[in-house]
Amino acid sequence: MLSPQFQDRQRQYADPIDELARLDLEQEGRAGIDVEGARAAVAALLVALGRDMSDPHLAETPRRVAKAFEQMLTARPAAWTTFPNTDGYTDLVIVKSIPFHSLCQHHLLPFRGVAHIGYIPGDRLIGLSKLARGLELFARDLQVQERLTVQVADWLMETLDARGAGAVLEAEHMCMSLRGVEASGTLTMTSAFRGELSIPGPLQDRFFPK
Ligand SMILES: Nc1nc2c(ncn2[C@@H]2O[C@H](COP(=O)(O)OP(=O)(O)OP(=O)(O)O)[C@@H](O)[C@H]2O)c(=O)[nH]1
Ligand SMILES: [Zn+2]
Repeated sequence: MLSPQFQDRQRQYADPIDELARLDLEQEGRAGIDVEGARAAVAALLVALGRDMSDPHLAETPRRVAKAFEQMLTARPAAWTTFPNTDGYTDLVIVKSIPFHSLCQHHLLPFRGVAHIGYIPGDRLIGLSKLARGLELFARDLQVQERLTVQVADWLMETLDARGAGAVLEAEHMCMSLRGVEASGTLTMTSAFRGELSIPGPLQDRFFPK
């Protein structure tokens, strides 16, 4: 049974939607985001930053920025296809080097990198692409990397009733690269392991880049 937190996000995105529904979604704005409100706020921000709003290059910038945030905060709809584990596969399945990006909750700047996500199946296997889509489900949000990592591992355990699940994320935070400490090129690594993967050892080691 999915926890309410996951049910909410899955309800929003899980059902494959037809083209008509997709168009409605585009017109109405996504995931409860007030695009017009965001546009006005960006315009106010530019004024506060001393910008000349009569510059033709800035005329449409508030709308573009609002749409960009809407896109960065909205996961694409997905179907969570699973298969019966009829071949009795009992080892780890890991999809490595899945690219992702998210937005830092503290500075609203991107952090981006790769994730290594895997599980030990029970009765069901999940479509491999769904590991990347599951990551996107939580990454398209205002996030901290630790929470994102935990959410992915918990989601996999709950969605699949897996025997074990793990997520390792390595990412560069623009708020550390482009401002503040300006430590460009640093990678933050986070990991979350659940179930039979909870104990440190060779199975966990297979998630980490060599
Ligand atoms: N734990 C954690 N911290 C993050 C994440 N993203 C950004 N931060 C940090 O959040 C902290 C916010 O610290 P503050 O001192 O309130 O903000 P700040 O004055 O902008 O800090 P500096 O970045 O050090 O200039 C910074 O240390 C960031 O590096 C994240 O995903 N996880
Ligand atoms: Zn930040």
